[in-house]
Amino acid sequence: MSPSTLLPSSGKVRLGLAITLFFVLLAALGPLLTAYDPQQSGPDILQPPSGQHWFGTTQTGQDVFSQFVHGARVSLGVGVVAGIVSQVISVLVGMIGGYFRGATDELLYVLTAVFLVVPGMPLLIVLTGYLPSRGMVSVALVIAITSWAGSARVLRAQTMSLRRRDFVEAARATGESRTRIIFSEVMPNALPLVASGFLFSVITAVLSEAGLSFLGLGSLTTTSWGSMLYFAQSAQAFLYGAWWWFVPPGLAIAVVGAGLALINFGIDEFANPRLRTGRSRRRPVRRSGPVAAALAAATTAPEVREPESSEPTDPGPQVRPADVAGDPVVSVRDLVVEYDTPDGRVRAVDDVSLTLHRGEVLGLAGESGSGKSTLTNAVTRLLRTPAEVTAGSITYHRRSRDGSRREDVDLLGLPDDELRVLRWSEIAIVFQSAMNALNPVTRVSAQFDDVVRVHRPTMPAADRRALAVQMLQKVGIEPDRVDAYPHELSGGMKQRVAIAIALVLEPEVIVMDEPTTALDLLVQREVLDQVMRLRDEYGFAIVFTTHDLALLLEIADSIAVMQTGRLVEYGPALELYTDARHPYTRALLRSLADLGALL
Ligand SMILES: Nc1ncnc2c1ncn2[C@@H]1O[C@H](COP(=O)(O)OP(=O)(O)OP(=O)(O)O)[C@@H](O)[C@H]1O
Repeated sequence: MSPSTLLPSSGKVRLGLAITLFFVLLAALGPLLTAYDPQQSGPDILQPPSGQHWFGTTQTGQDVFSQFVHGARVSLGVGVVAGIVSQVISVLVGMIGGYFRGATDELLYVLTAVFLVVPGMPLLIVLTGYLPSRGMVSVALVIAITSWAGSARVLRAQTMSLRRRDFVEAARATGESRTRIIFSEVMPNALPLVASGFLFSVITAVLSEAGLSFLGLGSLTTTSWGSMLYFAQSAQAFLYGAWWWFVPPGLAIAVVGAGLALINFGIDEFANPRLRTGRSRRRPVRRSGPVAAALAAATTAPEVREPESSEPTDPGPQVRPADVAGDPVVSVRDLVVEYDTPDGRVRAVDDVSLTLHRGEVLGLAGESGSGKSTLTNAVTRLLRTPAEVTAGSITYHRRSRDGSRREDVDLLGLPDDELRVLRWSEIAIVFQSAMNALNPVTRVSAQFDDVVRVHRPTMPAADRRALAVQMLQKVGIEPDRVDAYPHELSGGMKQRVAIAIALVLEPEVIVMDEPTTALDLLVQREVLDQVMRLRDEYGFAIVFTTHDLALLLEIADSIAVMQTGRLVEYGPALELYTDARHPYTRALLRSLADLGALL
């Protein structure tokens, strides 16, 4: 990368960086340019700027330039120390509260609110008044303690939004610890806010230090820009016309503040597009692949007599026996999931029974809100409050690799530690859109690592990397992409990476929630072909959720159609296509035929 590409394109930001760099250099090197001690009095009293005293002298003959450059060190030092401490407090309070929620959040929220409502400057004055010693570090700490709350509030809101994103769900599902999720998944995505909060804290601290010193509450034995202003004001420099005494520190405070604010503009411009959650989901897709053609050759599109709304009666669930070879791997029995909402209980999954067999592709279709995600989230145990499983069971039929040992695992009753082990190594997940499911700020290799480290803690780093490369190759991605960031990959590639990560521990079951909806038709086709090839190679079963019934007719062995939480039709895909029995399924098929999606 050439240096020019590292420079921000915005003129405002460049100016901000130049100003900040200038003052940092001034603080670092300025004292080397002057032979005068900033505190040392001299015979030249209240002299205007000259070759000898570049910024003139004070009432006691001290060199103003020397005070200015030494003061820069102190003022900026206080700013940076206070900024760091304040941001550490903000990050801890904001992110822990925003991620953990519950009582911890309430406590931290009240604490933040208290610091927000108490006016900052009076609190600062009171606290400084009680300091045993007024060294600059103590002043910086007091400034930090009074200035963290605003930033903590913003970080809490951001964390609450990030914790719902798919890549955080994915990290939870893979078994990463909560601390790790906060600091390696959520925090890197909130870094622009942390950086901008830091700069804001530095500005506040520089101004607060100046304010405190100007009021005589700072460390008056240390030269800072604030103490220069204090002494200039007490010596009535303004009345004497000694502008050179108060203009440099006053101007410097204003210019440093402006410089940091300009950099903050840049952070906003850089961060906001990246923090957006990606493209809109749910593009309508028309398909006419080989299986659809084969189906079309076998029969014409079914004759649908009436649209669903005018069907007089609901015949109830239409269930036909499965037509697959493998033995059951997941059984859902009489499952009921409800959401407790302010308007009453919503029954999102209503008495559903399904059986997924080894190696089977089970398609879950139905309109938006029909309960598909609630059902799959129940299987993967990713339901969150206010969702509650009120009846039924979900059993995972575990089988050792050689088939010699078998065990039924009650998924709903599984303790958290066992669930963490089972999830991903036996039941993995490909989330709705890889745009969201991959952490945008970590490399592909690290995202593989996150999964493998949890489940294979003893595997050496080199082997983990080799495994990541191997899995990428399996999904048709060049090995050198292992170090890419998600934004360097196309949508199809990202989805392949998500699939490769789901496959890395060779699970028995993969739950795919609309894995290809955001992809265009050709890419979708390639990704699906790849998934089917991998299914043949590894023999895992798939639960494939989509609105797209035509797509399911192509790839699924069995299809379950859901409507308002109920399973209305369930059986082998071909039978469902040729002989749909429920009016809702027939309406769906007819709408596909009308669109020409079924040949
Ligand atoms: N957090 C929630 N609080 C209350 N009700 C919810 C919540 N999440 C889902 N629901 C309700 O549960 C029902 C099923 O929703 P679900 O998301 O499972 O459907 P879906 O078929 O997966 O929809 P989509 O295809 O849009 O994802 C809907 O009526 C929905 O309004």
